[in-house]
Amino acid sequence: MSASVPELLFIQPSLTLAKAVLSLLVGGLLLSLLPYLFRKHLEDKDGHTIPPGPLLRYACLRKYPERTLYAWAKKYGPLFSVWMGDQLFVVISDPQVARDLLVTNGAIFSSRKQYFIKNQVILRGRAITASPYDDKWRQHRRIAMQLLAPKAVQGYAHLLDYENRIMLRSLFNETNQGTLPIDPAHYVGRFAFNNMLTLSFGTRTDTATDPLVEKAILMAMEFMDLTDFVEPLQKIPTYTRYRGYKLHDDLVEVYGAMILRVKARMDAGEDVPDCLAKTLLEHQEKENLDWEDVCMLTAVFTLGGVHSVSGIILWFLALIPSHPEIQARAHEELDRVVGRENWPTAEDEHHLPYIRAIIKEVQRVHTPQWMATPHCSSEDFVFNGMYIPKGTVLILNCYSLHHNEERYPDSFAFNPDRYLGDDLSCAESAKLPDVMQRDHWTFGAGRRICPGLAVAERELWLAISCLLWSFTIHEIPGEPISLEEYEGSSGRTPLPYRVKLVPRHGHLGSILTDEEEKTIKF
Ligand code: HEM
Repeated sequence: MSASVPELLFIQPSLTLAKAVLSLLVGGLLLSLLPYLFRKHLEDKDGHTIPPGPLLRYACLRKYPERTLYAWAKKYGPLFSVWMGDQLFVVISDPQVARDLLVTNGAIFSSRKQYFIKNQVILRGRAITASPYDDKWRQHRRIAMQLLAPKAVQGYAHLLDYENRIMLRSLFNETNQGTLPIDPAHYVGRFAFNNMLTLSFGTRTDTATDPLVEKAILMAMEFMDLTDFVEPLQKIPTYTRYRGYKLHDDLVEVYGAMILRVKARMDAGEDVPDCLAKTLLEHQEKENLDWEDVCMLTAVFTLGGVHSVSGIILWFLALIPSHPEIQARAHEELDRVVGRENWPTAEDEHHLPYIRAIIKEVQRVHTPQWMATPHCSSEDFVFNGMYIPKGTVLILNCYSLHHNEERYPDSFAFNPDRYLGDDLSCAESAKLPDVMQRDHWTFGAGRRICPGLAVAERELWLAISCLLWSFTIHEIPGEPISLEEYEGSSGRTPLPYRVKLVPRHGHLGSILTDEEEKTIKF
């Protein structure tokens, strides 16, 4: 039934009023939201303002955020700021600025923000990497360095060497002596994982099919994927938060069980090999370490030391087929210096400058963590007239640093020649007084620089020099390998791919099958 004219006259004004009220409400709401959409202006008492940056605030950045940060650095300069929700981020894109802030002023810029899913939900503020810059962090890092310092690495270098040979043998066997194509990810992942198992628990997986390999690789991948920069999102039960809790529980379940096994063996008076779990159990009372400390410290070796190492080896295998001339030069150097009868060893490293240069260049071009691990400032600071308030998160954008044309001319090209003549290890290079001479920033900077650097360098040397010594690496026709896309957000590995590994020596099989897989009682 339709309304009569007097009724319409009555309804019309109330409708207009309702519309006006609604418009006012929507307008008011939009106005109140404005400060949350646009960047906040901050200045200190002397009028110094925060570094320049984009006008809007962000909840997240697009896929491959390092590229957005690289474009912003070109627009806003070597130190710019961006608001992620209500958190201020400052992005470092220049080597001198990185040195000035993270090294020279390391006392102020070496903490970690506490609210990220990674740091609170998964690692519970522990595991070295998630600790604020305090005595607990110093204590945990000191304990870990007992196994990670270069001298300690020397003591177990033969075990890394053994795992490397096992990896090569698996690749040789699984490819039916180089006749079948292979996705190397599982075998390379197992190499890195077994090294960390040896360090953490004095054990290893003794078959490539051990389900623990896949489980550990998935947990490390999940860890790399769970990055959350916006604080309020933590308070709502998102799927990401659920995954964070689940990962924490999985880590305690898997690695906690391993620690208990080490403890049972120690209690039974068995001769347990030196490892992180043994060290932690021996000193648990004296160092006042709780169960979560012990679990998270052992877990971080596999979280920090598996995908990073295997990622670089996988990037190497992905890119080298498209550089046959570089591969041929590497083979020539190996044949000339090492010959075909013996493996390249750690002692050969300084006589193989081209192989060293290839490894450094892979690390520059395919850094596993383009944005390193964010640092956090623990005091207000003014840098070159720009205000960096306490609690700011600092990102070292290695993507920008590694594409600095002054330091690396033609920076997007893969060119190992740029490292010829660089005889320093990454750790030595990070200490050079002239920061423009530093090889690359793959291991971060300042007081939080990766403590696993020495062991990682040794693993990379062994794996890449021996892969080159053993095989000629080819792409499979019709299966192009993407060097642009990748998996993971805080750590990156290439998308799955296959290659052909053609043995370079007729006797490779006999050399590789010399060694039997060891089963370590655990
Ligand atoms: C190629 C391999 C590796 C790469 C590229 C890498 C990279 C990094 C980076 C970028 C950081 C952050 C540094 C910073 O905050 O400035 C870091 C920290 C860390 N890494 Fe590594 N890493 C590697 C291997 C390892 C290994 C093998 C281990 C363990 C055995 C390890 C354990 C850690 C730990 C515990 C931290 C936290 C340090 C702290 O907050 O004080 N990493 N790593």
